[in-house]
Order: sequence, then C-alpha cells, then structure tokens
Amino acid sequence: MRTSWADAVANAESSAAVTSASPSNVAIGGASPSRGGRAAYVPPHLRNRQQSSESSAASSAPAPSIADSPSGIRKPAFFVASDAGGSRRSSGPIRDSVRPSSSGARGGSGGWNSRGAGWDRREREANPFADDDDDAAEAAFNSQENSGINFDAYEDIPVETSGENVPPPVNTFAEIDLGDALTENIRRCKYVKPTPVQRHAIPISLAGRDLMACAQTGSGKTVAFCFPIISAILRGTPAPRQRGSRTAFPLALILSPTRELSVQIHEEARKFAFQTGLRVVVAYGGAPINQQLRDLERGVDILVATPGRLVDLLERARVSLQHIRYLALDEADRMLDMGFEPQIRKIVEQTDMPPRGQRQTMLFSATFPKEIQRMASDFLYNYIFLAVGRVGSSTDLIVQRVEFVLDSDKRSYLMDLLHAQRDTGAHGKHALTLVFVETKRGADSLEHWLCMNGFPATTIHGDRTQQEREAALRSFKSGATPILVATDVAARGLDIPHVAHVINFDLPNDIDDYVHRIGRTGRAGKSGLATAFFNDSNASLARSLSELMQESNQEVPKWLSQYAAARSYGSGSGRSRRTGGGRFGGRDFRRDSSYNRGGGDYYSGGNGYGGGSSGAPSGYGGGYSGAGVISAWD
Ligand SMILES: Nc1ncnc2c1ncn2[C@@H]1O[C@H](COP(=O)(O)OP(=O)(O)OP(=O)(O)O)[C@@H](O)[C@H]1O
Repeated sequence: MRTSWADAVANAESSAAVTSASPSNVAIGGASPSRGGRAAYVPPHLRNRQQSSESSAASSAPAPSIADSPSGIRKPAFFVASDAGGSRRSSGPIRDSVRPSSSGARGGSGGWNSRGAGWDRREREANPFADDDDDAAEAAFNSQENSGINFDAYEDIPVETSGENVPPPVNTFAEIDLGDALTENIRRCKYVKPTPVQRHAIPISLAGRDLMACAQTGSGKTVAFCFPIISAILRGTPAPRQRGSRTAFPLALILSPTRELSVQIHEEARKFAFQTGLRVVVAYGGAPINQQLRDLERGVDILVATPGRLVDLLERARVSLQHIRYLALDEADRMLDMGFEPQIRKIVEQTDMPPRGQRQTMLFSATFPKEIQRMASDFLYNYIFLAVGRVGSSTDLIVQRVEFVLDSDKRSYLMDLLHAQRDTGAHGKHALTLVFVETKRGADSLEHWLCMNGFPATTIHGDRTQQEREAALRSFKSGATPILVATDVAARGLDIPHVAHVINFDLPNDIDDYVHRIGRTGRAGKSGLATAFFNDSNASLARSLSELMQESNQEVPKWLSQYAAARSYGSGSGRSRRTGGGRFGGRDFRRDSSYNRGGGDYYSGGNGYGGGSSGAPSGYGGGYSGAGVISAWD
C-alpha cells in the first residue's frame, strides 16, 4: 500500500524547498538532498519510490507552529525561606507571607503554631519555586512562561455540566477567595487566569460538591483539584491532635496511577501550598519506604500516593484515612479500570475513610468511558459531571498524522523522522521527542538501536528500577537525551515542557490510551505534533482513530477511512466505548435512557435525559432537556 509519508518523502527527493517546521516539511527535510552539504538520508525501503498523487496532499497538511514550544522554566519571583522563628531571607522585598487571609485561612508559620499535626514546626520549608534547571536552559525558555499561554486556544471550547444546582463558573482567580497564601503562590506560578476546567471545577469543588470532571490533556486539571483542596483545608477546622502516634492522619488524599505522576503532582501541590503551613507528602512504590515513613511521621495534610504503596502503608498502620475530608483521583478512569479497581475499592470502601457524603470526592481525567463512570458513581455523592472540550480532548492544538508503516519498516521510518527533525531544526533546538512502544523489551531494543545510530535516547518502562526511571525522566526533561522511548507508563499525566513530537511507534489498542499519549504534547495552549505508525495489526483502532481525528479537525488519510469503513461494515460495531459520540471526552452516563429507567433521581427535573428532546443549544451531539443540566459554549 502506498503511504502519504512514503510518497511525501519520495516527492521530496525532487523538491528543493525545505523551509520551516510543518509536518510536510518534516517529510521533505527527511529526504532532502540539500542538507547542509551532507548526503541526503533516504531510508532503504523508500529508495527508488515513485511520486504519487497523495504526496501533494501530504505536503499540504496543516503546519504545526511548534516554535512556540511549551512553557518551561518558572523563575521564582523572589526567594523567601522562613522558619517558625519568622526569620526570612529574601533577595527582593521582604513580604508578609503569613498574613491570615480574609477568609480566615491559616497562612504560613503563623498557622503552623496553631495546628496540632505534630511535626517539627521549625523545619525549614524548601522553596519549591527554586528552579532545578540550569541557567542556559532558563535563558532559552523564559520567554515561554505561563503568562504567555495562548488562552485564545480555549476560547471556543464547549463546556457541559450536569447535576443539581451547579455553581456558576468564574472568569478570574480573583473572583474566588482562595486565601492570601494560595493567591500569592498563583502569582508566583505566573498563572494569569484560570483555564476552562479550572473556571468551572474550582467553584464546584469550593462549594463542597462531589465532581466527575473530564477535560482535555494539558488543560490544567491538577490545579483544578489542588486549589480547592488547599483552600478548603486552610479554611477548615484544624485536624485533631494525634500525640505520640506513629500513624499519619492526612486530611486529603490524591491518588494517581503512576509513580512519576504522583511525584509530579506532589511537586505541583507543594508549590501551591508553599508557606501555607500545609504539609504535602508523597508515597509511591519502588522508592525506599523508610524515607517516606519519616516524611509521614513529620505530619501530613495532603498525601499524594500510588494505590499499591498506600495499601502497604495502611496495612502497616502507618497511615489512617479516618480524617480524610477530600479525596481526588487523577486519571480516574485508569484508576478504576481493571488494573486498579480492587485496590481503589479497598482504600475507599474497606478502610476507615469516611463514606461518600461525609468526604468530598473529585475525579478527573481527559477520558471517561461510560462503564467506568458507572463504577465511579459508587464513590460519589450527588455529584456534578463536568465535560470540557471535544471528544478525546486531543484538542486542535495537536496536529495528528497517521502513516501506514509495516512493522518491518518502522525503524527506518522513525530514523527518517528523526533525521528530518534534526536537519531542519524542526520544533526548535530544545524540542523533545517521545516515542511510545508496546513492550518493555521493545523499548529497550529501540533505545539501544537509536543510540547506536547517533540519536541519544533513554527509556522508561516497568522493568526499570525506579531510580533508573527517574534518572531517565530527568535526562529527557533536561534535553540531555532528547528522545524518550516509553511504554504506557509515561502515557498519562506527565507534564514535560518542550515535548514537541509524540510518535506512536506502536499504536495502543485503546483509543483512550492514544488520546493520553498524544496529550504529552500540545499542552497548556501550546501546539504539538503527533505521528502514528499504523498497519493491519491496528485495524481494530481504525474507526475510533478516524472519528477522533475528524472531531479534532485533522486530515484523515483516505486509506484510514477505508479501514474504518471496512471495520464498521465487518463488525457492525457501535460507536467507540468511551464517548458514545458527541463532542466531549466523556458524557454524563446518567443521561443514558437505561440509567434513567429507574427514576432518574439525580435530577430535579428527572425527565428527558437521553430521550431526544432538546432544550440545549445546538452542537452538543445529544440533545436533552431538564433541570440540572447546563450546556454552554464558553
Ligand atoms: N491557569 C493556568 N495558567 C497557566 N498555566 C497553567 C494554568 N493551569 C495549569 N497550567 C499549566 O498547564 C500545564 C498542564 O497542566 P496539567 O498537568 O495540570 O494538565 P492536565 O489537564 O492534568 O493534563 P493531563 O490530562 O495530561 O494529565 C502545566 O504546566 C501547568 O503548570
């Protein structure tokens, strides 16, 4: 079968024009004879190929403007280190970082002295805003600060909420009283205004409501659950004292599916909680438990954990969940799928954690299959469902390309792409490439092969020690090894600045996994490029992939549409499991007619869901009416 990529490359051999970083130019650059005097690289399987009519289509594909690479290094606005004695060092003006907020929030060390969590309050709080990255990298990226995020990219994002008495969204952080300390940290983070999911989710959570939120990858969901948790703890009554106990009693628990994601959430939460007096602790497997136990003994307000390590800590009675007021599940659909569900049920239903209704529960993901929603509703009380963004939440910001590549040609194609990127300088000097493969062995082998071929690469997968995984991630983030070969362990949640290109060397079996993988680029309003290698073995993905691409305004190759059509015809299968169609990464399963047959008691209106009568604005792909449901284009 002739492929657009192959043809584009063949075409490029006769083309002199190699310009900027568009996908087409990537293709062209890959085979250009004029590459700074070097011999043109043409992969063996493409030599002597004929130009085809498809090549022009390929080379006229929309160009991703990846020059505006993702924001990276946040420079601390100033440095303040404080201890309980109140001593402060500052390179800038000395500020009163411990002012109590108007809402009565406990701020900084003043708050510490009035609290009874039992850790050493004279401990010096490390400044989480201090940058690890070197000055050169900072100089290269400091034009990409968060204040420069292209919020226009989110302007026409559809937002849909359902549930009773949904609190209205806000437009600015100032409209919400988050307390002085948190507000100061927002300023330090250079967040100018909330992203759409934050505009909606923060008021809902601050109103004490349970929430199931589905929003695009890279759209700021971490903030959406961290801010309300921190703010609510600061406002709430202090935790009861646990004198002399070696057991930690966190007030909030944030669960995530991977160790690296837990580490990342912990780092973020520490920034937001800086000088609030709250302690954020992380516990995850693969790392020495003793250090984590010591951290826990010093007190914990917010515990970020992977389920396995948490179960271990619960069994050792080193953590008790009886004071949990806030429970957040990041990547909630993953946490509740077959792999994690038993552990989550154990943690949530079979420990001393207060039951739903007595704690506040927040579930977040970019994807929410209906069967997982159904299961998740066991953990929620009278919740609000929030959907932000288009199906799969891949956003139009990510240019998606699919190439037909036989397994035997994949390495050659990959080499081609990488040469093209390197030679054209596509995506900028510091651009990173993330390559997803199916197996751990495949990851090691590809990494080795890339290194042998002059492309510094590293790898992350489940067979590597945690130390190796963390070292690999550091090396990738710093640009020392600008190619990371990964299994799905790196697919969810990781927020790595400057990932300009995600390559699905092996496509996943599930379209949701594809959505999360490509979501490692094109984050926070920046653009990105995702290339997938497709062949017969991926036929089962053809339909959902082609639907997803269409819905994200991507050019779908003709051959992929044919695969999709053949699949639909052959299988007679319905729509993809995750969405049921429509424009969102997930829709409230409570609107299904099957759910409402029992009485529909989630809605005060109690009628019309899934029934087809439409009181909602057009464009929502479903149409329903009834109280408690709000649909709006924001
Ligand atoms: N209001 C804001 N203004 C500017 N930048 C923001 C804002 N909120 C979050 N960000 C930045 O956006 C990036 C993506 O955020 P985050 O990792 O929370 O996305 P996410 O929605 O959880 O993505 P994923 O679905 O992949 O887990 C982060 O670098 C974060 O610092």
